[in-house]
Amino acid sequence: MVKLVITRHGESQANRDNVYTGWSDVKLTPKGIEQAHLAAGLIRNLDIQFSDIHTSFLQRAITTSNLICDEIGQSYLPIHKTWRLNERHYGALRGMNKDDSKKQFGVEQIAKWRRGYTALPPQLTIRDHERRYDELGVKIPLSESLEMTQKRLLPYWNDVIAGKLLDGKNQLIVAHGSSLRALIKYLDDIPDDEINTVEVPNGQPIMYEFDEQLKAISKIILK
Ligand SMILES: O=C(O)[C@@H](CO)OP(=O)(O)O
Repeated sequence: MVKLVITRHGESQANRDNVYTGWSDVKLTPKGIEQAHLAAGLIRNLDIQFSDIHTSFLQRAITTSNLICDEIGQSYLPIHKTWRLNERHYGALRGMNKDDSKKQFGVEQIAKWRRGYTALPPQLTIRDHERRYDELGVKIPLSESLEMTQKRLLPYWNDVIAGKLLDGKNQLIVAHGSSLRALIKYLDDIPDDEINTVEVPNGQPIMYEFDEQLKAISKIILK
């Protein structure tokens, strides 16, 4: 049976400092590197031969991917990088302390922005530009809901990853808390009003097994 393993990057500097990150390109902390090693150990124990690794344009996920593919002894694998797996863009919340944001906007509003499906965090007033996105003609979002994140992620799933799985090739995705929540919502068919209960901790891999129609037949959270 074909397998997909998905994992969130290890703790980033912004996770450590409890600030909103989104598309900000921050490094892993020493604890985050340790978590990446632990995730790699869990994945290595599965003894899966992968064909591809997919990650985002952000270094916390890329560094985690590099560590994992090295430690599972599959450094030769192609690591495909795509902006479509980037974390959800947190708009004007970016860089703000998460506890301070609760004081400013209220716990309920923050819960909707952080874990709701359609709630759109406050937008930036000026669009950022960065070479890595400009070169591809990709407009950096002013802010993204989970729904918007899912909408820009799914074409990559459908056009790239799904086909490889259908060909029987095991795949590994290293991405972010909310980009993975968007994918899990799709794979597990989670209703809009229940996705707020799904959390994806740093460096905790999840393994899916699919049948020939790409229907998920098992899901194991690796510990
Ligand atoms: O800041 C972010 O980009 C994300 C993930 O770290 O935040 P949240 O804690 O709301 O998932």
